[in-house]
Amino acid sequence: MRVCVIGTGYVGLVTGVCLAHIGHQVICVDNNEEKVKLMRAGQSPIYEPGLSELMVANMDSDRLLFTTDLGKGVRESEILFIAVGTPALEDGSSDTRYVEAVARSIGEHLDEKYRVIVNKSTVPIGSGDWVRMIVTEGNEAHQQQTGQAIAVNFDVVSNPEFLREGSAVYDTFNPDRIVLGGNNPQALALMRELYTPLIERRVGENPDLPPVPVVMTDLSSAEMIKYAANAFLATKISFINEVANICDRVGADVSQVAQGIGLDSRIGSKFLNAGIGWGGSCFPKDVSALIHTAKDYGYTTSILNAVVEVNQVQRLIVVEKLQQELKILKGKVIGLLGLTFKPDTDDMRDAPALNIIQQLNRLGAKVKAYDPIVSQSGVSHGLSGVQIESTPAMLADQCDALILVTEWQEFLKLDFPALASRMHQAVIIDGRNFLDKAKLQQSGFRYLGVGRS
Ligand SMILES: NC(=O)C1=CN([C@@H]2O[C@H](COP(=O)(O)OP(=O)(O)OC[C@H]3O[C@@H](n4cnc5c(N)ncnc54)[C@H](O)[C@@H]3O)[C@@H](O)[C@H]2O)C=CC1
Ligand SMILES: O=C(O)[C@H]1O[C@H](OP(=O)(O)OP(=O)(O)OC[C@H]2O[C@@H](n3ccc(=O)[nH]c3=O)[C@H](O)[C@@H]2O)[C@H](O)[C@@H](O)[C@@H]1O
Repeated sequence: MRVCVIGTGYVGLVTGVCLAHIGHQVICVDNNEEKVKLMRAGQSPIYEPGLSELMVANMDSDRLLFTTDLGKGVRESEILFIAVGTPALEDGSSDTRYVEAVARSIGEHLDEKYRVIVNKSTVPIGSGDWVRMIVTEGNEAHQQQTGQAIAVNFDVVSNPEFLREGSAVYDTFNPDRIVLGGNNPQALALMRELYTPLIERRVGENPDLPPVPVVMTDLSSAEMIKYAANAFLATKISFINEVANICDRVGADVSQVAQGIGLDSRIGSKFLNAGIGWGGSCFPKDVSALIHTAKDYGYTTSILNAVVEVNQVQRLIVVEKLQQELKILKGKVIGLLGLTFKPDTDDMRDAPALNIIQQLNRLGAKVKAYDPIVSQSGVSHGLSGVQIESTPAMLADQCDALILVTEWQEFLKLDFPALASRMHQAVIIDGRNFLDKAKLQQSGFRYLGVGRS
């Protein structure tokens, strides 16, 4: 099938590359010329394991091309994905201006051929009908300008995305479910056909499993599924963090508690890692957007408000622990192991590290950091108040304490005795309960985790 994906970020690029890989003809459109130039040269503008190789292979097979020309993408495709960003506005609501701009441009380029316009971006409930309206407006404006009368024929489908950064390619090929929301069976049937190789597990790593469940809903329910899924996962993390804070006080170990409750199949063991809380480009903005939507309808989201509040406190829990340990932070040198909001990504959007750096600076500490991706990239990522070091050893030099912020696998293999010997004081706060406490203690570190002290 002929597909156009508009927006080549974490979602759009992965979607475009993976759809090409399962045999579709894909045009990826982005209005950022630099990005398009980079992708045409076979380079991925984002760090995502396995993505570059897959991208180049599908470009070489002529199934994937990149352009800034949205008109070309619309004219030459039957399915048009909108995959642009929907960041949070000041008031917590979703900024849909990029979706609006794309929907209007699609409208300007539509002809009589039938198209399915797919909302892949996470958009507020009700956006399906709104996109239909904007596309129609764009088309009418174009008709007025050109004097041409075109009978456009399209449907809008909501197809929320559930991939995680750092395992985006794996998640796309091995989805837990595919959600398709829409009013017209013809559009939903086309979408199901598009995803057939994934549904039948022809490309995933578990070919023997039953087909991937496809959840067919109305537009609003599909949009709500996306918000409810992210809000539930954020709730699960805030819940275990609250339990961790109680564990700290009563002397229990949250890792053992998580194991004990996670084995109950009604609870499940995933997303029970306590630490410095959730961040990234989606949980914070999506939980805020859902709270905002509820507010628009006069409803107060007591649970979700608490989920956010717990997370705000949790981000700074490592600084509190440092204060208890070192007493005064003014004039101290603190080293952060990791900066990104999770491992295997270069994404710094709403990373807890940003709050930790700010708070440490406010308390008069000097902050250094080493991150496997950020340290190598040479890009500032908008960071300030932190000195980026190029090796863990350089990070440890003269430090009064280390804080593990991101659980990169390579941190498990660090030479901790060597690091301890370079530090003023060998204190480590494990913000992700990731390191081997006994090994750290043997290496001469005073070790403090979250909920397992
Ligand atoms: N990042 C993630 O892991 C996930 C994101 N989502 C949702 O997917 C959507 C996209 O998110 P990301 O991929 O992270 O965003 P992103 O910010 O990484 O990428 C958006 C891309 O859209 C391009 N763009 C903006 N306006 C455009 C226009 N008028 N024409 C063409 N291209 C345009 C930008 O240049 C950029 O390359 C958001 O709604 C997000 O909530 C959903 C699931 C996972
Ligand atoms: O809508 C989105 O953008 C995506 O948001 C999350 O994916 P992502 O943000 O990439 O990463 P996660 O692995 O979910 O982690 C999110 C945050 O929660 C934190 N986390 C996660 C799990 C856990 O047990 N504890 C915990 O603190 C991570 O450190 C990270 O800061 C969801 O997992 C995806 O399903 C969804 O598509």
